[in-house]
Amino acid sequence: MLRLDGVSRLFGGLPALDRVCFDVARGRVTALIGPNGAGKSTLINCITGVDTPTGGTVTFQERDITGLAAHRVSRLGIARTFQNLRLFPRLSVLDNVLCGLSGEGGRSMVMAMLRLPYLRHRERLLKLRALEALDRFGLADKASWPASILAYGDKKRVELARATVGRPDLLLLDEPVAGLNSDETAAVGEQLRRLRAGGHTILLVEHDMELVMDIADQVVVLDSGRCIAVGSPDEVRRNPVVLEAYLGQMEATA
Ligand SMILES: Nc1ncnc2c1ncn2[C@@H]1O[C@H](COP(=O)(O)OP(=O)(O)OP(=O)(O)O)[C@@H](O)[C@H]1O
Repeated sequence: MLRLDGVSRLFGGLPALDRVCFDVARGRVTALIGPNGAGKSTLINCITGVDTPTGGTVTFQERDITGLAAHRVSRLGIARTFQNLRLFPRLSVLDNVLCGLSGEGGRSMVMAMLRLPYLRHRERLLKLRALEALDRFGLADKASWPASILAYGDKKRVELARATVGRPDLLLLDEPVAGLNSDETAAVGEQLRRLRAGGHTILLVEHDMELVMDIADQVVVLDSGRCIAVGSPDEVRRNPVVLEAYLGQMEATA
């Protein structure tokens, strides 16, 4: 579904990504792991049009999307969550989730002012879908709350509800359990398993190895911008090059 072919990104002449190649298969969970500074977020940004690769190509459903603007990438069916939460704090939880359907409103300013019955009906349907998404993440009872007053774990789940409400073809999750306690991590893990069972294609960036090894079909390992391993969780776990990369980081921070 998604193919990265020789994707590079230089910052001031230094490679944050160095000719990265791998495929994300439809209906599977691909996890992207690697030590801090390996280039994971840069890669997600290059896929979603937040950043532009300096080399290589990104192909999504047979279409070259290299360098396409973020709003156009999102219209093609790629949704994401962010490592640092990006909710609108003053909007209600429901309105935050509705933002994930903004491409489906299908109304012009004139149509909105006319308040046509068709539009009112459409708005009701979109609200219903947003409520269903909140319900899937156990948040329907907080739909009218301002997003700012939610606990951190709930905010993470609102991001997931917003990213999934439009049923994107590809879901990119940037550290969905970072900062969560063990109960919250288990709950999000369960929700990710359900998304996977529902046929979602997911590219998951995550440092929580237990979660990655449990949920991923394929693991891609980045180190210093290079892809050093691609394989099943078991293959990657036993790969000496991967162990070396993580050991090297532990020694550097010891
Ligand atoms: N805008 C930028 N300007 C210059 N260097 C950058 C920029 N963004 C990222 N980098 C550098 O690119 C490299 C990869 O960073 P990136 O944030 O993609 O790593 P990461 O694997 O996501 O790390 P972490 O796990 O800590 O989030 C790092 O050396 C970082 O300093």
